Amino acid sequence: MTTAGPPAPDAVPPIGPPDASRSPRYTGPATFARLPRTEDLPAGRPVDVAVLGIPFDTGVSYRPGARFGPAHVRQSSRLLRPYNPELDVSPFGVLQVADAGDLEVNPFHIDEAIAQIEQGAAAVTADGARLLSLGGDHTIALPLLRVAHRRHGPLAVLHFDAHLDTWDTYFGEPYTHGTPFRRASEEGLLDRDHCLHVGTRASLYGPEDLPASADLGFATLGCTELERIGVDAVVERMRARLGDRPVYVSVDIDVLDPGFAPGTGTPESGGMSSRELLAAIRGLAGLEIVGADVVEVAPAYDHAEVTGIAAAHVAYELLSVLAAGR
Ligand SMILES: N=C(N)NCCCC(=O)O
Ligand SMILES: [Zn+2]
Ligand SMILES: [Zn+2]
Repeated sequence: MTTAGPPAPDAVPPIGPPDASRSPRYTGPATFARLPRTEDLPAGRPVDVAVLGIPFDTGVSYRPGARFGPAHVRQSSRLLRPYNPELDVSPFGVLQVADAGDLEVNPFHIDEAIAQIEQGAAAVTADGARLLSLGGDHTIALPLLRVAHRRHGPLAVLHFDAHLDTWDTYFGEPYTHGTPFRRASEEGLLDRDHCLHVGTRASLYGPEDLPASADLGFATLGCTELERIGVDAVVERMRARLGDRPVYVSVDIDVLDPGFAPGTGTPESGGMSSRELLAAIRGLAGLEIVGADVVEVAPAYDHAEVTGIAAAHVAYELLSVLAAGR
């Protein structure tokens, strides 16, 4: 954050979205939640949280299309209102949130794209802004974790996903959307006693996948267990695992059941409801969240913005949790 503690009484209030009772929501540029673009803020105005699009999907193993995720989530975010009653917070009134646009990354060369994402994310956060990134496939988590680690040290990663994403290689390739958290663990970016997968389910390659993921630092709270214990107990387990560490939250939208999020590249049956996911995220209020992403929205498989709206609400809850921590 660029500013610490509650805003001083004479502090300049953040610039939020236009008043939707005067400016119809379906007008104007599709920035996230109709927020200002970073370049449209008054010169020198610090940004607390930058919403950054990362349209990259060259790392996918199945259906492509997540490169169109950022534009879709922005379009699906027009109906968000300024006040979040569940957390009693107005995220755009407490924090200066702004849309930093899209990074331009090489769609033909994964290694170069990862380097470009790392540089781009570092530039956007250079003045202390935190990042809420909109993917893009899950490959992008690796460079984002590198950037967060450089500033905050080893990270407690909270990973909402149907998949482990701790596999080793695909076709011999180490940088894919199924491998970012193995690479992050190998690179020493993770606090291995404090990472957690939530929402895991579906078929694996073999019985060794789960213990291998545990060796890399991840406890697992899968959908079967989640159904058994309920979301309040899930929140307790999450908070116990994350502790007081710097937390990075990575939300693969396929953690939701395909009924709640059909627009994604590797859908798996038996997932979380959007109500459960939003409640779980709200349960993070008070933790030290240093960065977050929402990935794997692939609009070509979406209907009526169902997935886009779910992702926009996930992003809004993440911003609300950041704001509630102020
Ligand atoms: N990160 C996502 N969404 N999916 C990873 C699935 C990798 C696989 O095909 O095994
Ligand atoms: Zn996934
Ligand atoms: Zn994933």
